[in-house]
This record gives sequence, structure tokens and C-alpha cells, in this order.
Amino acid sequence: MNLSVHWRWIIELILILYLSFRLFSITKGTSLYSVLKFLMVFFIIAGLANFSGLKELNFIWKVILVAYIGGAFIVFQPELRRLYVNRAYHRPDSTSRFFFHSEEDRTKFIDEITIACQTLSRKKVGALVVLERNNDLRDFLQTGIAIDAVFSSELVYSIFLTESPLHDGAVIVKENRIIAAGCILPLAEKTEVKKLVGTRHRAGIGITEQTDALSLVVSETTGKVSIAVQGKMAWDVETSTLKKMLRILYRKL
Ligand SMILES: Nc1ncnc2c1ncn2[C@@H]1O[C@H](COP(=O)(O)OP(=O)(O)OP(=O)(O)O)[C@@H](O)[C@H]1O
Repeated sequence: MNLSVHWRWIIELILILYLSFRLFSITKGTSLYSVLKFLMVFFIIAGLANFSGLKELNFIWKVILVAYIGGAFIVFQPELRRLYVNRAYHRPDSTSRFFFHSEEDRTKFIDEITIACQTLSRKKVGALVVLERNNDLRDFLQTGIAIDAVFSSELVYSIFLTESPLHDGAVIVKENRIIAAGCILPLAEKTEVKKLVGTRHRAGIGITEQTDALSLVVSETTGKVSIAVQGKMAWDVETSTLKKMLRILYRKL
């Protein structure tokens, strides 16, 4: 009898640790991460209160915990929705490694976007281009203007010219089509990023923290080209490096 209770405890503990680990890794880099860390402390204190038989403390912690979870659900509704949509409906599809008609089309697109970055960089035209991979970016498309045109360096260049009404915000690309421009992206939350860079770069990193997209940023101030993936940015990349990185990264996972 005692032994089975013992095993149940161990299994429960392993399950809790596994679920916590999954939750922490899914939310890493988002504002939900710090909420979860705070909740973890609550759980540990509640568990200790329960274990030591302190009924009043146990009750108080439970009330605070319920209020906190309720509040977090309201405050973080957009983030939770995005996590749910991206995880539930956009699982990696192993059958479609290439999402272009052919590898040749993919190479052609990578050449074209590299030329676009070179031109924007040379003329110091600030730009932010997001490349969709597995995760659906429709939440962000809705913040901009729908376009749906074949990607070309000339088109991207003209979108980001300051005279263009669409130059503010990001261009979103799916395969070799520009599907929207003027899109507003989430800003990176990490304090070290906040301190170091302006909003264009923060938005470029922010979208890669919340989705598996790639983002390319051309700085208006320096003309430098940077590429971000999974919340990390490779700064000031040369054209040949950019091309190599895109060849590796711009494919379905
Ligand atoms: N949330 C956002 N989503 C998409 N684009 C944004 C967002 N916030 C700002 N931007 C873009 O960033 C531009 C301002 O960039 P800012 O100069 O602040 O950033 P930066 O990182 O220093 O870039 P740069 O080196 O080009 O100056 C805006 O004009 C707008 O186009």
C-alpha cells in the first residue's frame, strides 16, 4: 500500500517536472516565461504548506494562486492564443521540406532577396522583411496591408523608400510572394536587446521569439544587414554569409 503511494508520488513528480520543462521551453523568451517562473514559486510554497499541514497558509496561497492564474489568462490572452494557434495547428510537416515548387525556385528567391538586401544596404534604406516558415503569421498580416505579389528586389526597395506609404513596419513573405507590408510585429522583450537596439531591430528579433519565422533587418542608420532566428540576431552579415544562412534556414522544419 505504502509502496504504491510512494510510486504515485514519484510518477506525479516526474510528470510535473516534464510539463514544467515543456512549458518553460515553449514560452522561453516571451513575457509568459516570467509569469511561469513566478507561478513555480507559488506552487513550491503551496506544496510546502500542504506538506507541513499549515492549513491557513495553504488556503491563503490557493486563493492568491487562483487570482493570479485568472489575471494572467486575461492579461496574456493574445500571447496564449498565439502559442495555441502556432503549436496546435502548425506542427512541422516532415513531408514538405521544400515549400517552393522546386529547389531551383528556392535558390532563385534566395538570390533575389540577397540582391534586395544589398541594394537597401547600399542606399541605407531601412527595411524589415519576415520570412514565414512553419508557423502561420496571419495574426501579424492583419496588422498591415495585404499585397500578394511575386517577390522582387525592385518591389521591396520601392516599399521601403521613405516616400512609400507602406515603408513603416514589416514586409511578410511566404515562399516567393510578398503577402503583406506595413505589418506591426511584437517587440523583443529581453532587457539587453531593449538597451542595445532601436525598434526596427527589436521587432525583427521579437517575431522570431514568438514564431519560427526568419527576419532580415537593414539598418537605416548604418546600412548593415542582420538576420534573426529563434530570438537571436546575427549582426552585420556579409552577402555571402547571408546567402549561406538563407540556404540552410529558409525551408520548412
Ligand atoms: N513593432 C514594429 N513592427 C514593425 N516595424 C516596426 C515596429 N516598430 C518600429 N518599426 C519600424 O522601425 C522603424 C523605426 O526604427 P528605429 O530607428 O527606431 O529602429 P532601429 O532598430 O534603430 O533601426 P535603424 O538602424 O534602421 O534606425 C519604424 O519606422 C518602423 O518602420
